[in-house]
Amino acid sequence: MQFRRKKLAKPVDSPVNSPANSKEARPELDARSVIREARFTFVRGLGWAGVMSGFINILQLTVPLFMLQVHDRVINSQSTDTLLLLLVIAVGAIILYGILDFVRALVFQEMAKSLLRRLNLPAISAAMRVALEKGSLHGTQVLRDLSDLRNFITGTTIAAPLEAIWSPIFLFVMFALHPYYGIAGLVAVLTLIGLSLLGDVMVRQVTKEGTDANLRNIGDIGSTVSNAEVIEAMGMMPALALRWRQAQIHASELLDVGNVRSKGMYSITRSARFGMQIIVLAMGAYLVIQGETTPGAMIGGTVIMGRLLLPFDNVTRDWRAWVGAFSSWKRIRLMLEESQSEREIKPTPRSEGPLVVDNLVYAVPGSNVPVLRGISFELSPGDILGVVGPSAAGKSTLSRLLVGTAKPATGGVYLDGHNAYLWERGSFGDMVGYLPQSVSLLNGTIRENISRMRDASPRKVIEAARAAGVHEMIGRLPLGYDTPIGAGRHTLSGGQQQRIALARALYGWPRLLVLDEPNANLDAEGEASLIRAVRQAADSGAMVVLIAHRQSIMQYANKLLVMQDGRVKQFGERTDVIRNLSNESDDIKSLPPVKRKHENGGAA
Ligand SMILES: Nc1ncnc2c1ncn2[C@@H]1O[C@H](COP(=O)(O)OP(=O)(O)OP(=O)(O)O)[C@@H](O)[C@H]1O
Repeated sequence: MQFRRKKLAKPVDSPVNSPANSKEARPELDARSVIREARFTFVRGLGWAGVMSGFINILQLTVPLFMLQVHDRVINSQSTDTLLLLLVIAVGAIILYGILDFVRALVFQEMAKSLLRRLNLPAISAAMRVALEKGSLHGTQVLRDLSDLRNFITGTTIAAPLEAIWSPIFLFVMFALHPYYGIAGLVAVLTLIGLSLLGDVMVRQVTKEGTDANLRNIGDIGSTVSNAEVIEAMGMMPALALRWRQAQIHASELLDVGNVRSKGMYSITRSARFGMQIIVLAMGAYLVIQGETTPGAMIGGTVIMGRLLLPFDNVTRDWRAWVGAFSSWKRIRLMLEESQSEREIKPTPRSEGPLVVDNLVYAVPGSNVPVLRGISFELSPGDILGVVGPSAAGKSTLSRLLVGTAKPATGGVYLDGHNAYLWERGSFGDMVGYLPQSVSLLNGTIRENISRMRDASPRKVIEAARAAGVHEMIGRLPLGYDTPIGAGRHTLSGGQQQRIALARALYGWPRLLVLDEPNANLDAEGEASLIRAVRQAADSGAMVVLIAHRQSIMQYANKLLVMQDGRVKQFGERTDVIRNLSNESDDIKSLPPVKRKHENGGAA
């Protein structure tokens, strides 16, 4: 239980047993056990809160019983001592009620906290995997769902059904007052349950459809907003607004139908409750006239009836919140199940061995047409591989498979004999540097971006920046390494961003460096730095894979892989490949002559 804010711990650079590699920071847990644990936490929390609700319900009888006793005992006996005693007992019971109500709220809060602690990392990690396959917006919904679930559990709506299940206590007291009260209470409860079920049938489906349509719409708008510059520059806004409007109208119509039905059912339920309270009061008056019960019992019975029916009233009112929470949980659960990670959980030590790509086949999920059709080749430490081929030959797809972000259909990528896709991501990432075709820097400072968002030593960051040839450029920025960069910030030019991303790829001297179009935005100076970095990495024993349309840097490769239609057209020593293909391909003919003799004897 916590009343004060805690200070956040900073993440630190990670040797294998550092906090960044601790169990909590490693989200690759088995989805089934995460779901099981989350369910257990939820059920256990509800169990505790349910037991407390029982006591709270009993204590809610304080007011009607006090009224009954004052009316029947104190007024008749005129005894102030009895009144005082009853008052003391009632005040004690009310204080206890307040305490239990507060403790129940804390139980809900603890439950939300522990649920989120279990779900947060696995859900976000699952969202990342889904984003890799289906695009980033499919992933972000899970964050909203987690937040909605938390708000639901810590809000006021969750308690109503827990109180409703204790209605037998009130019914028992009503039967004790008079069997007619009991029967009236039972009929009233069954009527309200019937109305609640009817409300569920009328509201659930349409609310779900409306919420799904709304989420799709928010996703569409989100993806468009990230392209705001293009939209603004080419005046695409009116056309987009028209599309959104249609989708928005459809979603709000569905949500409105659900809302109107829900409100309508709530009004009916409420009226039914008040109506039944009046009937019970009238019935009580009749019983008093007949001498079958006392006026105190009449008043007490009416108040108890109100208490008995209130939770059912609230259940009908809050039903949409329950439907929403269940939908959120279902989406989180499905995402966890769908993206069940087959990857290893334990870190694997750094590899020093070769890279073997063995009969690698890849098809985009949901498609039968392979993008890569049986790629095989091998690299040794110190090799620089140039990958060339026409557009859509599968070069970038190959780079994604090399760094283990896409799953092979058959075959595989093996680093020192170990499957790159299955490798635990933290330790794999420590050995790999990746510069994707479209550079994406994260929100943070230049220092944080280069150090891969760790709290790294300045020496290592500067080392990577120097290797990428950006140290001086960073030094000229007003805040140097502390300059904030990231999505939507126009602090850096395209070439500068590419070079910072290169420094991030070089950070920690990876064993495998995969650079997809690394010179696309570079000027002559930038390209010279890139070449220096690639050679330095290879000289230190790294294997470098270079994908580039601008062939100038290919002269530094000692091996060449020529791809076409997802297949290997040629692979081998650079000079051999050029000789074999010199009559066939303009691409290859345009390759510049070999510039260096590689240490491992590759290039001649
Ligand atoms: N996620 C995806 N969904 C659908 N198709 C895909 C996906 N990823 C790759 N492809 C398809 O795979 C083929 C190869 O794409 P890839 O980006 O690997 O080519 P490339 O050789 O890198 O091309 P370029 O030189 O133009 O960058 C293309 O036909 C592309 O449409």
